[in-house]
Amino acid sequence: MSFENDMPQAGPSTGSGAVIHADRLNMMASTSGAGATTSALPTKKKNLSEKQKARNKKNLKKRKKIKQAQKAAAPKNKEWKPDPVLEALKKATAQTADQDSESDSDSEKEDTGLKGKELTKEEKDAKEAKEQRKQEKREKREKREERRERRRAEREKAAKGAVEPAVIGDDADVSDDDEEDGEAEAMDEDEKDERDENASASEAEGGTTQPVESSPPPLQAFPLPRAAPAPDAAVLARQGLPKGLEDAVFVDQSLRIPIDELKFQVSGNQESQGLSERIRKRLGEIDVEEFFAVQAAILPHLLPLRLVPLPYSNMSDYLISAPTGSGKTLAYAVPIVEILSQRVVTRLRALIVLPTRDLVVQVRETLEALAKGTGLNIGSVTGQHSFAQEQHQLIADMETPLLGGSSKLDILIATPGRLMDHLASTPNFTLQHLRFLVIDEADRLLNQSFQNWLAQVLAYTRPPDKPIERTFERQPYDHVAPAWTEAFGLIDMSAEWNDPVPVTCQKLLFSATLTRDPSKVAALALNDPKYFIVQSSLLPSEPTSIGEQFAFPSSLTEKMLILPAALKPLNLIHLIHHSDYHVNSALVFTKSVESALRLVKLLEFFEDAYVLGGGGGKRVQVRGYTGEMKSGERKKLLADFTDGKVNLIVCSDLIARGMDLPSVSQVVSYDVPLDMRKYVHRVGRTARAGREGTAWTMIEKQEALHFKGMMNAAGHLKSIRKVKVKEEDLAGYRESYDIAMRRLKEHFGRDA
Ligand SMILES: Nc1ncnc2c1ncn2[C@@H]1O[C@H](COP(=O)(O)OP(=O)(O)OP(=O)(O)O)[C@@H](O)[C@H]1O
Repeated sequence: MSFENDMPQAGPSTGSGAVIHADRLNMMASTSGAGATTSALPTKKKNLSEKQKARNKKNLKKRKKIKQAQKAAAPKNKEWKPDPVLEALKKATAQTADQDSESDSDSEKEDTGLKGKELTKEEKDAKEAKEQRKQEKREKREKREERRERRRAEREKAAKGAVEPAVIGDDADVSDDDEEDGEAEAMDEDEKDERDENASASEAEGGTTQPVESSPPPLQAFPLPRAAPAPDAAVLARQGLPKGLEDAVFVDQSLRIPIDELKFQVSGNQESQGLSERIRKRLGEIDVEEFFAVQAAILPHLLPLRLVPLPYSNMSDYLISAPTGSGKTLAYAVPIVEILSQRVVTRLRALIVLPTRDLVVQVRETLEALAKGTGLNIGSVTGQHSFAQEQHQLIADMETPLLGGSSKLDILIATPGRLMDHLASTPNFTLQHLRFLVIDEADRLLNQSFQNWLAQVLAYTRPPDKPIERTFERQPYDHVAPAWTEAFGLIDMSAEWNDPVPVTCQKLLFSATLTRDPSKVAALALNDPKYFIVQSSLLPSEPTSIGEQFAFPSSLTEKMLILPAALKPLNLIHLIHHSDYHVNSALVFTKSVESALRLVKLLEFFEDAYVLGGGGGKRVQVRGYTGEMKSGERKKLLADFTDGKVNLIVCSDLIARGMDLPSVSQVVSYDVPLDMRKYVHRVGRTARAGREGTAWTMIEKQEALHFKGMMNAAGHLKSIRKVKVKEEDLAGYRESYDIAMRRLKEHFGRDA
């Protein structure tokens, strides 16, 4: 049952839904005896002009159409939600309109004033003025309607053939731009008026102007990656970071001490002592005549340490932060060789952990050079050789179970992964005799959570809390470290007057970028740590003692090129070939191995075309350096680079840490380093051991903000000079570059 059946029809159908609906309402109201409020409706409708009615009808049609279109566009899924971007845009448009209306309403507010009751006359005037404005607008609208009607009639006359009136209306709706514009304008004005009224009404109520659709907040800029601020001292203390880190000793980078003048005090001895004759000779053989700052600062603390510590002696751990190439390796290698060379029997007394195989090889070479003639056995485990080969190198007797182990080595240099494998699977491999545990490139190693290596290695340096259940007996020649005797049940220390035997292992941590992460430092279980920071005397020496340190070699020059990505290869070519820059003994860093290999090919093709095409000069030799290369190949490449047979090595960050190639005079970051540490370690491949060096960073325009922000945060932006290469300076390379690019496409196309 519907109203249409029950209710009498009110007059002839006009075909206008809105009017019929209003009439029905009226009839319903009168039958149900509704009061004056509802009966006012038809009266209002009757007052509407014919034009107005037609316009309303048209608006209604239009709204219906929009609704239908929206329905059609919406996905059939019930959970459909409006597109947030479209909604935001809609709101933004509404906001602009609101702003207009707000400014109107502001002026209105001034007019209507809310300026107190004494202004009632002014208010009246303002109202009248407003009414007048409205009246003018209405008149204008009517005139516009008339004009439109006239135009439509003319068009109809001109049109030939019979056309249905309804279709005319539809066509007019869709295609008559003029009319639509006019209508839209008129509607806008209506809406604006309405909004003006709303705004002034809400203001008059004393509230702030709240448009129906609140404007969306402006879009936030995408946040740039940035390092967390250095933790507060109180936070560090709560997290268990020992106080020693706050009382760091700052050492000026320029400090130098001739080898013969280095003196240190051995406890219980009145006279200060110098280095042994033998080690001085060895140092002379590797061209070390004076100690650099990090060595001069730390050696007087480490050299007095004894092979077997005296009871109750202070067993501090040491943390050393010093710039790249400042000589950290010798800072631990010299004392280890000096102290261990006093040993009588071989035990594993020094373990040096490094993040990569290449570094292990490099450090082993330094130690072997220093230990010549001492009888110390030095070995390494990196996974480069078979596990059995390594075991054979490590352990003298793997058959007889021995509580004190059976080491063939005095000093072991290892990567963490392989070290863990041997701790787990090599019989008689023990760390109980360790006197020094060195963690070089400490920040990188602390970031490697591989098998939780750090916690495990530290656990192997300490006797377990619970007694170990032995399944075999001690052999006559089996030597157990004193701190382990209780754990093995060899002595009973439970009596009240017995002090536990201390562990003799001291930890030495080295890095150019020592970690700021308190939890990582806490994981080291440091014992009374001493913290040394080597940096330029120009840098502040107080609050930076907490948090990450970025110190740079003072002989380093840094430059940056901000350029479009497409011009990077040409700019690199310019740096290589232009006599002002002469980048010809350089490491070039890319973001990945793939980009490194592509760049190598491009430069090779370019050199072919340029040199053959009469570009002049010697062909620049470029090679890639990747982790997939066999160690022999790598060694050969590095040797060729040192001999000048190779001019540029292109690589990813693989080589960036610790590698010591004295012949690197320039470093080019072809792809921008993503964080400050990477930057420090990359640029640190040049300007080593006090030599001059230049670091170039190529920054794509869209990366400039991030890069500069990163440098600024580290207080380093001012040290980098901006260089601009003019487009015309690159013109001479264009032809050869185009040839190289064509060949590159062919090359990779063929490979693909
Ligand atoms: N006192 C010295 N006199 C002359 N050369 C030195 C001295 N100390 C170190 N060197 C040389 O300086 C170079 C850099 O030393 P080393 O590799 O130990 O630096 P590093 O501080 O460990 O750098 P990185 O942080 O990059 O690993 C090496 O070639 C080394 O032989």
